[in-house]
Amino acid sequence: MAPTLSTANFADPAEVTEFVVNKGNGVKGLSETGIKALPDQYIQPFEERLINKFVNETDEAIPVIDMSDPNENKVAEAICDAAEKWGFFQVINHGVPLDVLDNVKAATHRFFNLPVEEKSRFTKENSLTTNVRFGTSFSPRAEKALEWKDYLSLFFVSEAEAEQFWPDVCKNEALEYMNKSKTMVRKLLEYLGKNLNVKELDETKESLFMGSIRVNLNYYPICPNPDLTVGVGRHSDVSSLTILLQDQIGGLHVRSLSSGNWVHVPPVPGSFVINIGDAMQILSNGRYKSVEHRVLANGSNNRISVPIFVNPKPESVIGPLPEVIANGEEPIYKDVVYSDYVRYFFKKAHDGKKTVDFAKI
Ligand SMILES: COc1cc(/C=C/C(=O)SCCNC(=O)CCNC(=O)[C@H](O)C(C)(C)COP(=O)(O)OP(=O)(O)OC[C@H]2O[C@@H](n3cnc4c(N)ncnc43)[C@H](O)[C@@H]2OP(=O)(O)O)ccc1O
Ligand SMILES: O=C(O)CCC(=O)C(=O)O
Ligand SMILES: [Fe+2]
Repeated sequence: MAPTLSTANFADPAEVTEFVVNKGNGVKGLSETGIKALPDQYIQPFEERLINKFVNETDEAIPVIDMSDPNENKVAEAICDAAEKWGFFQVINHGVPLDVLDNVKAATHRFFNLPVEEKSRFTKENSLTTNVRFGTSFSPRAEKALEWKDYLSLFFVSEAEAEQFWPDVCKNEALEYMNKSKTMVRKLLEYLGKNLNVKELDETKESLFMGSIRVNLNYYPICPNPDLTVGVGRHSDVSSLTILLQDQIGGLHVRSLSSGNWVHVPPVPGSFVINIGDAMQILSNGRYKSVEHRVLANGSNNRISVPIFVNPKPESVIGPLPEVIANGEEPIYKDVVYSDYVRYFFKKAHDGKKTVDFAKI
């Protein structure tokens, strides 16, 4: 049975860490004890809290692009333009069946509603594979302040491996979601590639842009003092592209490249939020932007999101594409092994756009 306020002393930081991180209760477990005040280690420094005056709710918005528009050139142009100016956009009529999205959202709730003993089978310490990991915050050992989020991270190796190791309550839905999204992902990559003079998404390019896939299930439970903490702190993704399914609650904010304001990404039913990741920024020599984003904690609703991180293969060497620098453009990034880049990302707390410095010349 989950401890209540009378059995656990959540004023003691060590007990909170033990309960949330080590025992696998996560922040969902903490939230469900009915805790009334945010434990100290979740209090973010003042400058990391998203205070309303920095948030532009009115005249700036990331583009919403209808992928079913018969004028394909117009769609491709809108996508490439958004990738350069925003690093973020939403797509509607993308061809992924809506029941696949509903099913993976239901599966996400099913996983997080499992008893702690079940979820704990997938913690770093207990998981039978490093490809399946249930955790909390981002990188608890590296963080001065923790983040109000639990996650299940599923790195795809093969259908057989997933069948054997992914949790039963969500594996079919997560696989279906990943597989049914691939046609849209290829289309997006084709459009983005053409604009970089990449003639076709052949086997080599496909492996470079989408050689590995990770699906995360994110759970942001109700938070007692949402203004003092964050769901996810400022970061950019290390993927080539991220395809994000969010529910109707909202809370994702993106840093506008033109104004520096934080702009809310309003939930649009049936849509995906797409963002450029660091790998694509590096491959495009900075033409496409991997942009800072963050998630607010919520005082009255639980929220879920399901990102698909489309990545190079871990062993791929990434650097500015030959097609991009063929015209004499100076490379601003060096070649790096992608898994070294990702390890560097996971080794430290979220720190906005700093990860990409790892690859700067
Ligand atoms: C969790 O909150 C998040 C997550 C994110 C994620 C944003 C992304 O863009 S994810 C896409 C990343 N790309 C890939 O995963 C594809 C390439 N993968 C690889 O190269 C490898 O799988 C690897 C990630 C480098 C892991 O290799 P492995 O040899 O198995 O190394 P490990 O020892 O298992 O891990 C090294 C180190 O990283 C931490 N870590 C690994 N996986 C995860 C994960 N899924 N989530 C969180 N942390 C992870 C792990 O803890 C290890 O550190 P230790 O200190 O524990 O040893 C964005 C925002 C978020 O809030
Ligand atoms: O939950 C969200 O809306 C975004 C999560 C995110 O940025 C991530 O998992 O990398
Ligand atoms: Fe992200």
